[in-house]
Amino acid sequence: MNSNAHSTPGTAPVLSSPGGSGPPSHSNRPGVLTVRGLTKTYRSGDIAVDAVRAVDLDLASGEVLLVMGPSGSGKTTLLLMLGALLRPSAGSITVTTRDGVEVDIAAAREKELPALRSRTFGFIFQDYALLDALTATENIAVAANLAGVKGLPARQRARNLLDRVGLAHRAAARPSQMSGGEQQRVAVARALANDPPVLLADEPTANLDASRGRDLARLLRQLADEDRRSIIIVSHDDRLREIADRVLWLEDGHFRHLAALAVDPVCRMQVEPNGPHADWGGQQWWFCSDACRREFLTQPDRFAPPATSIESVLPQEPTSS
Ligand SMILES: Nc1ncnc2c1ncn2[C@@H]1O[C@H](COP(=O)(O)OP(=O)(O)OP(=O)(O)O)[C@@H](O)[C@H]1O
Repeated sequence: MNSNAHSTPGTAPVLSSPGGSGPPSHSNRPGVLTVRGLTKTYRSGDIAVDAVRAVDLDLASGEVLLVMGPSGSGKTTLLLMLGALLRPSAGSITVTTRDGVEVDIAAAREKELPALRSRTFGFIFQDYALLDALTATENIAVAANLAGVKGLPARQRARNLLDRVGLAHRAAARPSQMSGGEQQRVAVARALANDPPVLLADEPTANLDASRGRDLARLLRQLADEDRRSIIIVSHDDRLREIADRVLWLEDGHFRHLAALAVDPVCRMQVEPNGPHADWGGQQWWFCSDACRREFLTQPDRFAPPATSIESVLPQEPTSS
């Protein structure tokens, strides 16, 4: 558990302002990523979808930022643009690369992007995206090769990284011989092969059970704390809030100012306090569905505490293009 986190287990962390107007939890640390007016409009014939609208964001060194939001709110689009995998329609993304150089990747030429990605980002995907023809070591060594490290040094780096994620004993295993949790750890090790200042993770725990999801979350926190790596996680997974320094809520393509949020005490989902609810123990409880409400009422003390947590959100005006 991160001592700097705004949250405590079981309660909602403060949903923070994305940019300079709120107090980022690592405001005393140097910035590694600055996003201004980031916009993506998908066009197909006469149809235009504004997936991300004029988003501003500052990320500090060593900070873990969790971006949550409903399906279709633009989370993956945002992450792909931040990682230079998708061209923005407008806006700037200024990153400090591994070599300490500041670059606006939104303005970079297409042919510069692979090198920029390699010097800046490590990617972690929901489905691990490992090559099954290769062993764990080889999967990581290939990523090191792409970052310019070849031969024995690449294999050595791969072994060190496997050791770092607690999988030295699985070095010769192929992905299909490993559990989901092990595969995701290999994927994390691979994401570190180019020693990136920023890790970008898209639903990294979606295919993991509760215990393995928590282990993975702890590992990410450790990487941020020990290496001062910055991590942006896009997820629906409430467990990740425990390791995040900030949680931002993306809706309709922009960071939304929510007056209040609650946590359903049964399923632990974040819910707006305007649906099914119940009074018990001198307070009001909010649920994602009538089913959760019914389950709660069969045995309320089983679910409390930590109870519903309604947290104010720092002022942030929604922006739209
Ligand atoms: N390639 C594309 N072409 C056209 N529209 C797209 C494309 N990719 C995404 N969209 C649209 O952009 C919006 C944002 O999609 P995005 O995948 O970024 O959302 P998301 O928050 O990641 O969703 P989920 O949580 O379901 O993964 C949605 O309306 C989606 O339909």
